[in-house]
Amino acid sequence: MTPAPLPAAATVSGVTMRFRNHVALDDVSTVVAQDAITGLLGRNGAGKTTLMQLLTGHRVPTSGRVEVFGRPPYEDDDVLRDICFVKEGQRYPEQFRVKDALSAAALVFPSWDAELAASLMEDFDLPPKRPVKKLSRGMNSAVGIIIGLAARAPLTLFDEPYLGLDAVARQLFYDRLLADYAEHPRTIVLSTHLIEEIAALLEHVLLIDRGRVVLDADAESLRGSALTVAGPRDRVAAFAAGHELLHTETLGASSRAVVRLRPDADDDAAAAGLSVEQTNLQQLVVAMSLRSTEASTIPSRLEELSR
Ligand SMILES: Nc1ncnc2c1ncn2[C@@H]1O[C@H](COP(=O)(O)OP(=O)(O)OP(=O)(O)O)[C@@H](O)[C@H]1O
Repeated sequence: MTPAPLPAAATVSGVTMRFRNHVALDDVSTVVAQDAITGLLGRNGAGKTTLMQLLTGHRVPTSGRVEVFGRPPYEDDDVLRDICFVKEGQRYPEQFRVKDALSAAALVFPSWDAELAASLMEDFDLPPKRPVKKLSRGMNSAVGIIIGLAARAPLTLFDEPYLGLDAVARQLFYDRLLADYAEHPRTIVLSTHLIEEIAALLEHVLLIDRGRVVLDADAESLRGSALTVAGPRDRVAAFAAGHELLHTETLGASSRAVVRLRPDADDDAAAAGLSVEQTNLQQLVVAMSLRSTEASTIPSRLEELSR
């Protein structure tokens, strides 16, 4: 049985965002599920930050409509109070110390949890009196992460928040995010290129490529939905023909293909004499992004595969 869709925290309907001659988002429609963690994925320049800027009222779309909690977010203080946007490489006023940045955030966000902020400061080993301009890159990112978590905003967006953060600090972020989210469910959108690191956190995946949505699915349905098969070229081609071919590489008489399985298909790649590997989220995202880039060549690639 298909689960009932979650209510929407935000809806994006037919949104195009144009910068002079460049189309950053092209007729994008999606729903940001309420009280879920959505991964916003895509290659450099795909349009992730632009989408976040629209959701947070930092920009107005060229056309289409954005609603957050049922209303357009631009210049609407009631909606904006419910949104926390942690930007990549966030800057703070020159004269601020770490504790000033947190005190300022405490004034802005109605659900600010000072205890959580203090415990995160310890976790990330941040000296409260150090001027923010003297922080290392990773420490600066940690300030943003602390604000994003302690704000407990109903809609929290983290735009690639890890600049300079080491692996231990990133793991701390994931752990604290999950623990606090479990106790205080809210809507979280997280953009990242470190897909495998966050795959287990995600409940929904939105993949954008060159301004267009290429995948918008709940994470559970994606698990186990794709395979990488390898073997003789004709057998790979025969198997791929019954599914959705995302990406293929051919070397002499052998091929390797990433395929998205058709839900109703009952053929078995192993029985067809192919080597089979489960495709993880990162591999799926890479294959789908490459397919989008190579879209026009895919039919001929299938032909090429079967020759
Ligand atoms: N103010 C602007 N003026 C002109 N072009 C812009 C502007 N802002 C963004 N763009 C362009 O829009 C496209 C999408 O940019 P965006 O920052 O949304 O990508 P992104 O997916 O966040 O990329 P990254 O992963 O590299 O951060 C890019 O081609 C970018 O150059």
